[in-house]
Amino acid sequence: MKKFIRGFGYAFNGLAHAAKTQLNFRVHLVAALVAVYAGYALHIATGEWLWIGFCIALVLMAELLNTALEFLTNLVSPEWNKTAGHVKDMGAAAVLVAALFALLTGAVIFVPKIMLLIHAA
Ligand SMILES: Nc1ncnc2c1ncn2[C@@H]1O[C@H](COP(=O)(O)OP(=O)(O)OP(=O)(O)O)[C@@H](O)[C@H]1O
Repeated sequence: MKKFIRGFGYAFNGLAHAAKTQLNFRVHLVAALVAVYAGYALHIATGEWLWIGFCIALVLMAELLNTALEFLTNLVSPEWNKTAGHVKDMGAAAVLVAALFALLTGAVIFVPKIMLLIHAA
């Protein structure tokens, strides 16, 4: 049980380290807070909350894994290396795919509601 709880500590250390050292991770956290605030303000439905939650988790997971991959690559290959470059580029591509999907989902959920508000004003 102690080992299980200690595991949470390590995970929170990872989160804290990413938040402290990675500007991109902080940007994604702010975007997540904006999405949650917009969800409350625009009274989105339960199913829409699930999509927003899924997108937030997907983007943060992609960013954390990309950061871990960057750290590991820098450790294993501090010198310029073609494969190391490909590894980092693919990690960045994973974040891009997740962020584009989140952007599309946010647009599908929020744009019609914002349009309605604009037309009602
Ligand atoms: N050791 C390396 N060998 C070859 N190419 C590399 C190497 N390190 C970085 N690159 C290239 O430079 C790009 C940017 O790498 P960098 O480590 O600066 O990542 P970043 O996304 O700018 O991360 P951060 O700014 O968070 O450290 C990589 O995507 C890769 O194309």
